[in-house]
Amino acid sequence: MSGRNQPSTAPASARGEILIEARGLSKHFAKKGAEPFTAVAGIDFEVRRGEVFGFLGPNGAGKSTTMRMIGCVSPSTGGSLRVFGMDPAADGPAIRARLGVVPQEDTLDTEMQVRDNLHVYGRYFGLPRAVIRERTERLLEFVQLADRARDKVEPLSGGMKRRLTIARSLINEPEILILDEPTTGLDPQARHVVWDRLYRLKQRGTTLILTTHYMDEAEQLCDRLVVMDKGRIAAEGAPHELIARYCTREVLELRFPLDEQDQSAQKAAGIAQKVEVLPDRVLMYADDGDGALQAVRARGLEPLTALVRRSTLEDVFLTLTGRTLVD
Ligand SMILES: Nc1ncnc2c1ncn2[C@@H]1O[C@H](COP(=O)(O)OP(=O)(O)OP(=O)(O)O)[C@@H](O)[C@H]1O
Repeated sequence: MSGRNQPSTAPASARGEILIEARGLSKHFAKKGAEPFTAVAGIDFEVRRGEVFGFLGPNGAGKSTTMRMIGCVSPSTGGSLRVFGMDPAADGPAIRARLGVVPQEDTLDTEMQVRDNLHVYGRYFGLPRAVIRERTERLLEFVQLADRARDKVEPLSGGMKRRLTIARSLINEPEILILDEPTTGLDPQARHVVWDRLYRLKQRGTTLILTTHYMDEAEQLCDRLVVMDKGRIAAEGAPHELIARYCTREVLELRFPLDEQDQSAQKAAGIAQKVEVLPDRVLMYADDGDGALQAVRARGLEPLTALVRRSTLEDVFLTLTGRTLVD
């Protein structure tokens, strides 16, 4: 039996059944009088039951387009995609019934009461009224909006609206929850509350697929992720694996007077495994950041500020693409 050959350290999600499988998946948009624009350029990935799978990348990388293909709202134009073993082109309604979707833009009915937004969604899925009522109560409790159930949506804060959208997406008890940039535009505290709810869902074993350009979000929540750039997958793995594969253990961040940056970086050549000169700072990739800083100073360089930190997914992205993730 193949299952016996699995390494014992593999997380449960790594052994789960494949729920989504993409092979050479592409999306081209026709452009009048021009070559078609390729938003997704032949990507391969799979998502297993119970895992939190992330698409990390900058604006325009093709993350939302991929989500929309999985959500059966935008047909692929090349390659193959199976969701629950079914084809989105032929089995859209059957797939959608088992998915929950939190789109990038809130699509709540702001004139309605909070709970009615869930009721309408429940009816869309053909659920009995008693089931809708029971789930609405439970879900509003879960997203900490029970006390706002009878309020109109409009005056709610951005974070509350996002949580309501998450509650709404769960009304059909989906097997997979798709979240397109669930925390974009929220202030840090509101982001934290949303993360916390997503983390609860993860603990309950809900399969989550999310896109984000926040590396800390991806690092904390995702079991596995792909780094997307310009419609392609640049790397795939668990966050810690990607960091270990593409980066040194630590990064030394140095700030010099801006007109001395390039010259200072040149003087520091050879100290670190790799040096990146950004518009406002110099990054030196070294397993021992403090040692690198000592070596920098030994060469007579005096940075305005120096910070040693561990490598992050942001560094992975920079290493892979030569660009920063969030400008
Ligand atoms: N309907 C469309 N017609 C033409 N081009 C499109 C369409 N939808 C998306 N694109 C283009 O495809 C590319 C990928 O867009 P997509 O929204 O998937 O990126 P993203 O990674 O989700 O970025 P963002 O964080 O901005 O949502 C972009 O250049 C975008 O302008």
